[in-house]
Amino acid sequence: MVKQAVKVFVRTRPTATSGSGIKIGPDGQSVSVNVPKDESAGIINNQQESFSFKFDGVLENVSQEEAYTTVAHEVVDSLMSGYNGTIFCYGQTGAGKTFTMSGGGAGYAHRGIIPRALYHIFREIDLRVDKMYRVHVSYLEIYNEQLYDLLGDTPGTSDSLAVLEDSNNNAYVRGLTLIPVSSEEEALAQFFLGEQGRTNAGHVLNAESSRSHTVFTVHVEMRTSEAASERAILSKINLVDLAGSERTKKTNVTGQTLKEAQFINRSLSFLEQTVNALSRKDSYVPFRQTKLTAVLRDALGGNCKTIMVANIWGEPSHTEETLSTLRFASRVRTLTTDLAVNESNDPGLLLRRYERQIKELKAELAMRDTLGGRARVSYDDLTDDELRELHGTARRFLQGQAEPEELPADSLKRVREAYKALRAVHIALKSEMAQQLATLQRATEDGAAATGAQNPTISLPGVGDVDPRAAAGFTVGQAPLDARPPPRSELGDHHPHAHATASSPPPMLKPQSSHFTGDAASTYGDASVPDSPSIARGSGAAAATRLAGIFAVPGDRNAIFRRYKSDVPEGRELTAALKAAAAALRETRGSIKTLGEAVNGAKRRVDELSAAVSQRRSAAPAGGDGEVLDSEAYALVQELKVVKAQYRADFDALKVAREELEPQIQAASVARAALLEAFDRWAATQSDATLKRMAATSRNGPGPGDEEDELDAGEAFERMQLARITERDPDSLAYHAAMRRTAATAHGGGGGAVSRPPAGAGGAKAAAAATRRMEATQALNRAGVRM
Ligand SMILES: Nc1ncnc2c1ncn2[C@@H]1O[C@H](COP(=O)(O)OP(=O)(O)OP(=O)(O)O)[C@@H](O)[C@H]1O
Repeated sequence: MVKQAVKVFVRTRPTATSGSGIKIGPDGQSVSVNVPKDESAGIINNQQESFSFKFDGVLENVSQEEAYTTVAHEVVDSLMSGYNGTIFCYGQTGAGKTFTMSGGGAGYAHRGIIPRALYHIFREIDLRVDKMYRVHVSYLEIYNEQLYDLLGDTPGTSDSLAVLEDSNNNAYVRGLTLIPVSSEEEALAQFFLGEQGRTNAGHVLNAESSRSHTVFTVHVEMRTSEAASERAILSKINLVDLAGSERTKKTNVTGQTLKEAQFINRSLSFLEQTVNALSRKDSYVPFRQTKLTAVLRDALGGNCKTIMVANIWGEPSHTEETLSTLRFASRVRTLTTDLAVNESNDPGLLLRRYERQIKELKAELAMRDTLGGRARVSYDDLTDDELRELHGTARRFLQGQAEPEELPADSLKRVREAYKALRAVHIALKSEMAQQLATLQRATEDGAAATGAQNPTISLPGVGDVDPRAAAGFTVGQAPLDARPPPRSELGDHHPHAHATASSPPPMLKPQSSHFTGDAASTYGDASVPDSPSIARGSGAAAATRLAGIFAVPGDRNAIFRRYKSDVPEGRELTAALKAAAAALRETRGSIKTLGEAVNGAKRRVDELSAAVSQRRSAAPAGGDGEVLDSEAYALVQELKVVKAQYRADFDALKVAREELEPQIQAASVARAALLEAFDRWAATQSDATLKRMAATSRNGPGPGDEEDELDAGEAFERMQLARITERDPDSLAYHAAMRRTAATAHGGGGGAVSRPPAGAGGAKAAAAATRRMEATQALNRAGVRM
């Protein structure tokens, strides 16, 4: 956490009246206010005449662009690096808060901090191609201590909205609509839409007055485009336009307007108390006293980079309000916040990443097995049927009816399972033996020895027939192989398959030739050709063992494999399928490579051109908003447009190609697995002599290339950066387009209209706003105030 002082800038509204009594110091940071002596207090009075304040900057007669650069640029840059920010405008009615935050109605050059921040944010997103961003906007209005969702589908009310704290003690508004936006134009359209809703609630005291506080928030989620993309950095910026305070006595308001003023003054007064408490480092800070302070909690003392703009209106008649604003601003300047990047791990994405890693590792193991000449080893959990088979083998092994080679030893997982099976079967056999002995003892004791000696058969439920030799104490009851599944106690309740249903796939314990070594071939003999081409249970291990002997000569397996692919019809067919899959994959990878290079090249050019355009703009004569470009700059902008369009097209094509890649990788690995499995199956049906002959003739001969090995070439592309670029015009196009869309919505929709109706312009919210406006108008009429 970094301690951060809240910065305060003063902005003056230009005034035609001379003698305002406000002086800006030459350092551009200090303001002094001269208060004329109150004559009514008599000749001798102690009234102070001059008050001086120091701030981080004073903006007098500055353009909107300069105001943005001074006040907001740095906070928005921080936002893009993961830090929260808040900029709030405070000041008396008519001092220029809305002008500063939203802008004047006079057009593009007069747009305020919010539209400029949206431009800035999306330009940064365009430039940072190595990051992926998701942006949402929300627009909250606090009117008469009620919360309104200006972007909600249904009119937001205080009932559905509440200011809460998340697990990191950050304030958030539960129920507030967050609209996803993917471009400056979309974000601006939402902003304008919310403004329409707000406008209905405002402008009642006079043409320039907002009667509510508004908080436009841009929520940014940033991820790196690399594999670690489940780590997201979340940040947001609150752009706050506070309602103006005014003295109710001054305007003689009554009724609804008086009520509004009281709510405004109450919330601003608590804002002041909150700032005072924080400034004094009180143990109790009245954040919860009003909705405004609850919403601004982070901005005033939490994890946030905070900027205050103190708007003042230097008319002599407003000196009291000016002083009050500057005093408050000075106290705000004593505050500090604790700044930290907000990181969050997306559990869903983490899980997906681990699943992907496991899949990749399995694929890698399979590849190693293939390259090492081992038959394919399964690294998956054993199925119920495989476990049952294993337990049968373990039982036969312990009973001396199976060889050690029949127990799997091809992977650590299977070795462990074999040990577990041996232990479980051992325990089960011990208990069966104990039971049997007890039964025999009982039979002897009961005096049944005479009959029992002639016929010692004892039926043990569920175990099977007892070997007659049991009576002589040689062995125990032996169930026929597969006569029953292993009891749950043998499988172990902890095993993932212990509770699987009977609908599991049919058993097929795949032989794993690679772990069988030694003289297994001689044990089974060359003539042990299985009847069936499939490796039947029981004969599978034998076939695998036999093949291990044949494949013992290094390279033989691959040599036979090559012959299988070229000479055996099934092998040819499967190889052709694999080749087709590999070719499609290669082609896609090729286009990804080409498109990736094109995207990177276009990106570099976009960066160069953007820098050149900015340079031209900053070199342009001061005073304008950089709208008038010389011919060279104009040419640069035109080229930038073309390059960006190309960039976007290439990027879209790259995205499509990348989407095609995963299914193609899967298709290729399925084809490869099918080929390898078919080969194993086929090899098991061939005589040793045939296989050895094939190995001998193929060992040095040419063979078709092992395309399947090439499938993993070019894995570098898997890590190719995911660039997310939304093409934006560097000038005002987005702004005007958003304006047009919002206007289309306001006039009943049509093409290009913002899809969602404005919360404030339709339904109950609009009705409530209209009622408020009507009541207020009536109150003002009664008070004789002209609208
Ligand atoms: N710096 C400025 N330059 C030019 N015009 C300004 C400036 N500041 C304010 N104005 C003009 O003053 C008028 C009042 O400004 P604005 O509506 O922004 O005040 P406000 O503080 O938001 O008031 P309220 O609290 O009542 O909403 C507007 O017509 C606006 O265009």
